[in-house]
Amino acid sequence: MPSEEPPYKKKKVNSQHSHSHASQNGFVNNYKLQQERRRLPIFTAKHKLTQQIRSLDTAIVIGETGSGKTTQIPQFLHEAGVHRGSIIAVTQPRRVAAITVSQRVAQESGTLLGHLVGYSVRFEDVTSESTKIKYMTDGMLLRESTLDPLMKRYSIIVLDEAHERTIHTDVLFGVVKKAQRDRKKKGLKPLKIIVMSATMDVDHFSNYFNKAPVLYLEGRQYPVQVFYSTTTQSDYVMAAVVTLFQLHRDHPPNQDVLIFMTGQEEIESTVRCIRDISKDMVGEGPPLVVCPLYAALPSHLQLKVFNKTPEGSRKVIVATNIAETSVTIHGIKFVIDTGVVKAKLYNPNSGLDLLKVVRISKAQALQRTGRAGRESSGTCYRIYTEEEFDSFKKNTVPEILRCNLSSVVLQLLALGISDIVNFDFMDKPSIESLIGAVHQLHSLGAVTKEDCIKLTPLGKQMVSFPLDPRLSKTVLIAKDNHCLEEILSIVSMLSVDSVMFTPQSKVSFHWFFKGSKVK
Ligand SMILES: Nc1ncnc2c1ncn2[C@@H]1O[C@H](COP(=O)(O)OP(=O)(O)OP(=O)(O)O)[C@@H](O)[C@H]1O
Repeated sequence: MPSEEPPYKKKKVNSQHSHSHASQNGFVNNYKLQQERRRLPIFTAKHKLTQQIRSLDTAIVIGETGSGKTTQIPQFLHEAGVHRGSIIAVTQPRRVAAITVSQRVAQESGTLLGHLVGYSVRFEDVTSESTKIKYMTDGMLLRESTLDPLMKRYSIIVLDEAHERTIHTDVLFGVVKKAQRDRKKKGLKPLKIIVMSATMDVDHFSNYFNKAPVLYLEGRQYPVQVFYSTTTQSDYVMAAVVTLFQLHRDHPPNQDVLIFMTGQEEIESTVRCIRDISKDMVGEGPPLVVCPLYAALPSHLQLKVFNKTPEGSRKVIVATNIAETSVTIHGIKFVIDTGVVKAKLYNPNSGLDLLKVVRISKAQALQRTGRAGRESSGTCYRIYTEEEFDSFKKNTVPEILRCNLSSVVLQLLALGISDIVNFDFMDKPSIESLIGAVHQLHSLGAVTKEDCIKLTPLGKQMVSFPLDPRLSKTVLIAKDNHCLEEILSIVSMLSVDSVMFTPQSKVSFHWFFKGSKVK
C-alpha cells in the first residue's frame, strides 16, 4: 500500500507569529517590500486579474519573466478570498525554487515561513495548520495525489513554469484535470487550475485545458540587453570564462554574474579555473566570490548562493539549469548563457535513461536571460550566434517523450488509472514506449496483466519509493536476501549524480583571492 505518511520530515514551525514581535526594523523592511511589490508590472493588473481568475475554472497566465506571477498571484488570490479558506498549491519543477520563493512570499506577507506561507519538498515540509499558500515541487504534489486523487485539501492549484514539461508536470496536468472533473461530477468544492509561464505554447496549453482563456500580463520590470557571440564557439566553457573576466575588469563590484553550464563536473572544473585565473589578476577588478550551484550540492550550500554578496566584491555563480526558472538571485546583473543543457534521453536498446548534453530551446534561453534584470536592468551574453539561436527548437521537448516511462505507469496505476494508453496526456508518448514500460513492470512483478493491468502488493509497495522501479524492487527484496545495508548504499549512489563535492571549509580561503592573503 502507498504509505499514509508523506515521505518527508516535518520541520518544526515556530509558533510565534512575526506580527506579534514586529520590531521597528521589521516594519521598515516590510514597508520596503510592499513598495517593491507595488512596482511590479503585475500590480497594476491586480484587481482585473483577480476578478478574471475568480470567474474561471481554469486559466492560462502568461507574462514576462520577473513580472511577478509566481510571488504575487497566490497572494492576490489569498487576499481576495478566492481560495475560500482552503490551500493554494503552487508547484515548481525544482526544490530550490519552491524554498526560495516561499521564503520571499512569507517575508512579503509579513509572516514567518511555515505559517501563512510554507513549502513542501522531498524530505522537508515547512507548513502548518495555518498554511494557505503552499509552494511545492511538482513531484510532491504528484505523490500526495496518490493518497488523495481528488486533491481535496486544495481549492486552487497553480502549475507554475509549465513550459518546463518535466515528467512530473506532464502527469500532473492529467491528474489535476481529472481531479477537477471528478470533483465537479461528485458535487464537491470546485478546483481551480492556473497554468503559468513566461514562455509556453499557449494554444497547445489552452486546447488541452478545455480551451481555457489565456490571460496576458503586460510589461517587464527591468530591461535586459542581449548580446550574441559573433562566431560559433567550439569551447563554450573557455568562451564563458573569457567573457566573465572581460566583464569583471570593466564593471564595478556587487554586479554579480550567473553562468549556465551543464553539470556538476563541468561546473566544479569551471569554478576551479575561475579561481586559478583570478589569482593572477590581483588588482584587476574586485575580489571574486565563486560559487557552484547544482542539484547534488547539499541544500544548505545551494541556498548560500542566495545570500547577499559581501560589499566591494563580485559573486560569480556557476549553475546548472536549476537556476533557470522562478529563482531570483540577489545581485545578478549579468547572465552568461552557454546555450547547452544536460537532458535525459531514453535508450530503447538498453532500457535505460542517459544524460546527454544538448542545445537548449528558445524558451529556456529566454528564461536564462530573465535571471538578469530582476532588481535592476541587466545584460545577457549568449555564447552562441544569433543564427544558432534561430535554429534552436521553440519549446523544450517534453521529458515524457524522451524518458523511460515505468515510473509514470506505476504512478498512474497507483492513482487507479488502469487504462494507461488512453490517459489524457498533453503529448501522448508512443504506444510502444507505454507498452514497454508495462512489460518492464510486469517482469519486476509490480503488475498483473490478466483482465486489466493492476498493481500487485509488491507494486503497491514500490509506489511509495521516489525511485526508479528497478531500484525500489531491489531495495524491497534486499532484506530477504540479507544484503539490505549494502543495497541501500548502492541504490543511494545510483540515485544521485555524484556524491563528490568540495566542502566549503576547504574552499573558503580561495574566495577572497584579492585584497586578502591566499596561502
Ligand atoms: N527572493 C527574492 N529576493 C528579491 N527579490 C525577489 C525575490 N523573489 C522575487 N523577487 C522580486 O520579485 C520579482 C517577481 O518575481 P516572480 O518570481 O514573482 O516573477 P515571475 O513573473 O514569476 O518570473 P519567472 O517567470 O521568471 O519566474 C522579481 O523580478 C524580483 O524583483
